[in-house]
Amino acid sequence: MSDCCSAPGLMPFETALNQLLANVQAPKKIQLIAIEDCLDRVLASAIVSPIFVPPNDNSAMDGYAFSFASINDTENIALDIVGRSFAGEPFTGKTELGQCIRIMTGAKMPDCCDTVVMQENTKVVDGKLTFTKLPTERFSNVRNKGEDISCGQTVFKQGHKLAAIDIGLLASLGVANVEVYAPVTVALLSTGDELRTPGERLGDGDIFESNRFALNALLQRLNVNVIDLGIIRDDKQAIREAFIRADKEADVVISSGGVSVGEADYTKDILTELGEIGFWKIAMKPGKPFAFGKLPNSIFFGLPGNPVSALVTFYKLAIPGIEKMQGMPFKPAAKFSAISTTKLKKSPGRMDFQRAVVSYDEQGVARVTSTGTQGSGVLTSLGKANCFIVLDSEQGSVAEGEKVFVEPFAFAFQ
Ligand SMILES: Nc1nc2c(c(=O)[nH]1)N[C@H]1C(S)=C(S)[C@@H](COP(=O)(O)OP(=O)(O)OC[C@H]3O[C@@H](n4cnc5c(N)ncnc54)[C@H](O)[C@@H]3O)O[C@H]1N2
Ligand code: MOO
Repeated sequence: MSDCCSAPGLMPFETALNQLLANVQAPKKIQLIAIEDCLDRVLASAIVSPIFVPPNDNSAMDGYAFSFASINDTENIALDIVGRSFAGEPFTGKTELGQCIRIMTGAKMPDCCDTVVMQENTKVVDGKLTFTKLPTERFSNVRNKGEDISCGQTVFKQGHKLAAIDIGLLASLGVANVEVYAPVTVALLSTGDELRTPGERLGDGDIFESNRFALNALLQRLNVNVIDLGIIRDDKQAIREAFIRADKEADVVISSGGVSVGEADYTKDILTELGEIGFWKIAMKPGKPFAFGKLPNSIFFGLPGNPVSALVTFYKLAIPGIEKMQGMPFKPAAKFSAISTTKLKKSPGRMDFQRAVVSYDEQGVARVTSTGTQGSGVLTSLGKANCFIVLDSEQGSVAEGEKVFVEPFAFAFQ
């Protein structure tokens, strides 16, 4: 990723991301919560297994358990059935060579047994166990103590975001409560005199606003508390009051619109007045006028008003910042190369995040197709996409059939 060819006055994307991450802190507040409530929460302390999973050697089949030495003599084997081990009701006696016990799936293996035969491969004749097919190996059909998780093993590191399967794993360890970071509170507002809420009437020159709705939905996926401050007029005092309130009530303030150079673009003026700008203007497309800064009590992300620019900068810059504030380590996006099925227009100077659909053909070759018009106001270009085509700053246009890097969208963005 070269920083050499960004247009003058624009910060390279990678520099902006690193600066942003260096300026946000992991949370300090911790909560103890029941595992039933911990979906998508971030662990504030590692989980070390207090037990072996499974806790004992146990049978993987309904059948019969015995010592493998009992079937060394392959002629005329008939084992005495001397007991039974059911799940939750183990066999506590001893077996000797030539003996076996009836055993069920999940039941504890008796100490003197090391092998299980499934019952379909046996026949009980005159009260004795005979075999229609002999196990060929010692330890057949035995699940070992701790084969999934060892006692003392770190199962999840601090900073791990808990998924649904993780909750099952925690339960399997007998863990009832976990320490997680307190959720971040985000205040969200849109600026613009032309913006109307769905349900209202559109006047001449008005548009229905979409940014707050999409951003609010994405924030729900991030499991943060959202304070929706609505639409704020293009008026310095109204924006000032909204920022002061947002800064009092939230850890993060996110605005959209008003960050460019127009006469009614007040966002960064008010940010400078109340706090400080970290950086403004990035060599990325879409999203050039993104602003990052600090208010007295909160972190500020100023997203551009254009819907695609707002969502792409939110995804590429605000989400990593919020995730760090939730205690998660930064993970660079996964990328792979694919063949572009279309020509892609690109001028050197900014890193492009073009919207596209990637899939594999019958030969297993990844092919990526642009979603079409890439204007920053064309929200369908993002809605139809499942990935970005990421083109470096210095790169020019791409010919059909050329290889490009694609970055599939994370679950939270679809
Ligand atoms: N002379 C220049 N003009 C512009 C530049 C520039 O460098 N020089 N940059 C362009 C780029 S790039 C972008 S991106 C936009 C960003 O402008 P703002 O952040 O100031 O956004 P607005 O002017 O308020 O709005 C832009 C556009 O988006 C619509 N919008 C705004 N908010 C919403 C919303 N909540 N939901 C849906 N749509 C929204 C708004 O109506 C405008 O059409 O500046 C370029 N200009
Ligand atoms: O950030 Mo703007 O998105 O290039 O229109």
